[in-house]
Amino acid sequence: MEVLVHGAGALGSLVGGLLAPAHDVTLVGRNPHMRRVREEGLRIEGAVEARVRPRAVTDGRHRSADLALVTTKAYDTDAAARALATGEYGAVCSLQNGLTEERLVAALEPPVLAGTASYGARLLGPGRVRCTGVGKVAVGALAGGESPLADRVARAFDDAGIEVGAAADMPRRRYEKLAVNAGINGPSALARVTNGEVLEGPARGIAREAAREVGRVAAAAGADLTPDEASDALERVARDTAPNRSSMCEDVAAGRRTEVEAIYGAVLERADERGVAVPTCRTLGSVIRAWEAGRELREK
Ligand SMILES: NC(=O)C1=CN([C@@H]2O[C@H](COP(=O)(O)OP(=O)(O)OC[C@H]3O[C@@H](n4cnc5c(N)ncnc54)[C@H](OP(=O)(O)O)[C@@H]3O)[C@@H](O)[C@H]2O)C=CC1
Ligand SMILES: CC(C)(CO)C(=O)C(=O)O
Repeated sequence: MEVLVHGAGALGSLVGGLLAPAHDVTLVGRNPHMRRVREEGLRIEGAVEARVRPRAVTDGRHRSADLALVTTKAYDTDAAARALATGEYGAVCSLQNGLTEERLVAALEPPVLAGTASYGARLLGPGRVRCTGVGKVAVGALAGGESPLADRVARAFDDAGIEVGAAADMPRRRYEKLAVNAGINGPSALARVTNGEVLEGPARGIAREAAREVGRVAAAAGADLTPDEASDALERVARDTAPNRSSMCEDVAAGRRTEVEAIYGAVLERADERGVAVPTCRTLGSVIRAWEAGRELREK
């Protein structure tokens, strides 16, 4: 399969690199990373060790592939969509955190699949990515149900040795992941604690309530996820990733922009549309947004 990975930072380089031995992969990213991959190949280190040679470019416009994977940060989704709209793709699939697929649907003609990836990835430097945790990929129709296209994409991941499921319940999975991110990311970023410390410390109640609120929004949206299930998912992921710091915690600690809009913004938008009260997510989102506003002022 021809696969283009738009946004080859940490996750995109890892997933693209893992796909490369079995497929014709093009990474779209930034220099000097792309230049090094072109000249010397991509080294995958850590939980998976490999050296692969995907194509590596910096301009994602006017390209074509059977599948485009979107792995930019969520706030770059619209720009990614604009670049992808100039090319030709059989399908587009996001592996990002937060609810970004609707933005891709709004801007693109090819079918957009929903995806989740529980791999951990960190870019070490030009041409080098660390796999910090072997995970799973799920891919399926955005509205749920069987999808021959998702089956084909899942087979392509499977051919490359990536554990994958073609999932008929992506609406539920997307909300479950959103609940986990809403429960862990804000509290961990504000308290500067690990995922495990969110669960074990004084922020536990806030984290559980944020996840439960997302469960209520999911139920109102017909996504087959209850508040209890959302809270259980949060506890499970926080336990499984206990020593890790969430992406939002890392971003805030490094003074970087966060994915607050794709996580808390997405919850609030959907909650307001359906008249669901989400006071905990609203508070967490507001405080992270306040931090972002301060960050932008400091950058000027
Ligand atoms: N890292 C991980 O372990 C996991 C990440 N995720 C999710 O995956 C997404 C990506 O995360 P991550 O890989 O960590 O983020 P990174 O910032 O490492 O990767 C995104 C990359 O895309 C590049 N990029 C953005 N726009 C373009 C463009 N138009 N052309 C070329 N390159 C572009 C960015 O460059 P620049 O920064 O210069 O703009 C950056 O290098 C996020 O939504 C994250 O939450 C999900 C699971 C695990
Ligand atoms: C699941 C979790 C919370 C793992 O750290 C994550 O997705 C993130 O950090 O953004």
